[in-house]
Amino acid sequence: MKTTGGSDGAKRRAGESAAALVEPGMTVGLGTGSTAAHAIRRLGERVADGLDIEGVPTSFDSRQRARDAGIPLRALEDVDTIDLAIDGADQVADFALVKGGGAAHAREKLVDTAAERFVVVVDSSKQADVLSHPVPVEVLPVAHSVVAGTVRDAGGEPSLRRADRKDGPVVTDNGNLVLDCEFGDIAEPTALARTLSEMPGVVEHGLFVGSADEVHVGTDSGVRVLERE
Ligand SMILES: O=C[C@H](O)[C@H](O)[C@H](O)COP(=O)(O)O
Repeated sequence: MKTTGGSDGAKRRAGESAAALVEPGMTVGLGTGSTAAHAIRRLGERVADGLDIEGVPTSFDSRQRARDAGIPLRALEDVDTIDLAIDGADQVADFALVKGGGAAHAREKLVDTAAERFVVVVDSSKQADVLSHPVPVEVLPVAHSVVAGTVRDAGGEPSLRRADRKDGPVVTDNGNLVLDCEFGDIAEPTALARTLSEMPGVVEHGLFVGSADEVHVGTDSGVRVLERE
């Protein structure tokens, strides 16, 4: 798993703070990444102490972590309600997010958007006034060149994500490729999200606008909770 952002202690505090919101009987969306991993681990401890929940993983990685932690799981296709989703982000500005640093954003968006309550867990290095992080765009493999051109036409600079430990590109859990698209400051995330969604060949992009209800920001000394009004 890639690790970016601030200290592991800050990530742990954010993840554990969100895990404390989970109540008996809930169906819980389990996010991907190094911060959500702390929530999964903590939930596993609570399950061992008798908490009765079911988890819905957002990726191969979160499924493995949840299994290792002993959390009972349900597949996304078998679930019609998700009470609470806990997930990380690569950048947060005013409850808008960039996600997908681990290439899991397509399933994450399904789970996080379907949840009654979506709680974001980050360390304070992820907070910004304006989003500027490159936006991961998952594309059909045959479409990567065409979408790269369309992204350039929309003012972005795409770059095909390469794998660290393999020759060639990163392949997502869905068998697709990822273009990391640099747009500079994203002054209007809603408009950019719509533009990316409308591009033929795009499976899903990592701009999450309007779905986050709370952000738990881990710091070196505690957790700041931001709630959307
Ligand atoms: O695809 C991965 C996800 O969107 C992650 O939630 C995001 O990249 C944040 O990960 P981390 O908590 O490891 O920085």
